Amino acid sequence: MSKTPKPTGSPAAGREASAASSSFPSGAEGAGFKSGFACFVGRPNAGKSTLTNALVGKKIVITSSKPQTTRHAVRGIVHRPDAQLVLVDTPGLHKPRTLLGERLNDLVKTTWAEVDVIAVCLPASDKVGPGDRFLVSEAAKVAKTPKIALATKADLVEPERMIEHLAEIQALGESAGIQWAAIIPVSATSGFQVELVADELVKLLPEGFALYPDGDITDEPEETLVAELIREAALEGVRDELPHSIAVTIDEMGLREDRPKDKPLLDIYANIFLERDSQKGIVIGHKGARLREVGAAARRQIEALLGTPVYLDLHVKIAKNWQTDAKHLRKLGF
Ligand SMILES: Nc1nc2c(ncn2[C@@H]2O[C@H](COP(=O)(O)OP(=O)(O)OP(=O)(O)O)[C@@H](O)[C@H]2O)c(=O)[nH]1
Repeated sequence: MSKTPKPTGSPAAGREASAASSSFPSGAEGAGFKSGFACFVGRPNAGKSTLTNALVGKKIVITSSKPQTTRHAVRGIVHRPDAQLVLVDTPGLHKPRTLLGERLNDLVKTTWAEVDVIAVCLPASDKVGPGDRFLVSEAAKVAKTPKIALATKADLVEPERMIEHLAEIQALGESAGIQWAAIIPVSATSGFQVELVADELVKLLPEGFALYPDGDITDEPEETLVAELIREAALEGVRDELPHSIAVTIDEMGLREDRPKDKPLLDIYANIFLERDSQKGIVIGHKGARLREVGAAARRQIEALLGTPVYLDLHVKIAKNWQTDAKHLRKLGF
């Protein structure tokens, strides 16, 4: 991953930083080059992260069969000869029950107001439901931003169901007062129409220079990505109520000194925070067996992402009721 200084923060901040440094000319830009931000929205499990990864072509956003595992507005960057598309992946909008829930919803709305196009993901495997209606009515309030609808997980349904789903999406738009710029069936896992989604998103971007240096795939700090991969590994196969109680922080991350140049080793010291003592057993397992599995799985993913062998040191800690405690939330990066 490139170490070039990059604009950070919100999409707007990225654009300002780009304007200030008169962009990062890649050589391929010319008249008609487009650049801008798009975000995927949709109920939990709608396939937003998987689609982001499919578009970017490398695993940078965690995916999980558990809902609401994406906490950070991680961006993937799609570099094309005609455009640069910056993808913002937001958590699902949901009824807030805790302070963390409220902050996540605020984050979602702030993002929506700043992007160039909103892509609403509606999985074809599920009927359009009250959750989708709530989300689409909220999206309709961001009236100026163009919106496209994606019928995700197209590989899971027969053509008859897809036709019915597309009609439901059309009706959903009409009842919320949204004119979809496009409605596209897509499968992130089979690759069906992934390119078409990129084309349609790019059409809705303004003309402009590239916002990020060529080759960058995300502007998230590596530590954040690493923490997300550890959290993903820790969530694998645990009880349904646990996901909301897990947070991961990185104490230290750096290349070990005195290693031969061709044999680098990245040391990572990380903490897995839980809310209650009773959750420790679930994460650590009998004689630490599960924690070792979590560490091994996370290490494989981190090595694949960063291309460096990794030594991973994991500690499980308790931060009582961190989701409802503002001080803890700040410490854990929310
Ligand atoms: N068959 C099939 N499964 C998919 C597709 N896209 C995503 N999935 C699966 O659906 C589940 C949820 O996908 P995610 O990409 O994590 O969904 P998300 O919308 O980012 O979820 P949250 O982070 O909870 O908001 C995972 O098990 C994916 O493997 C697809 O195109 N086809």
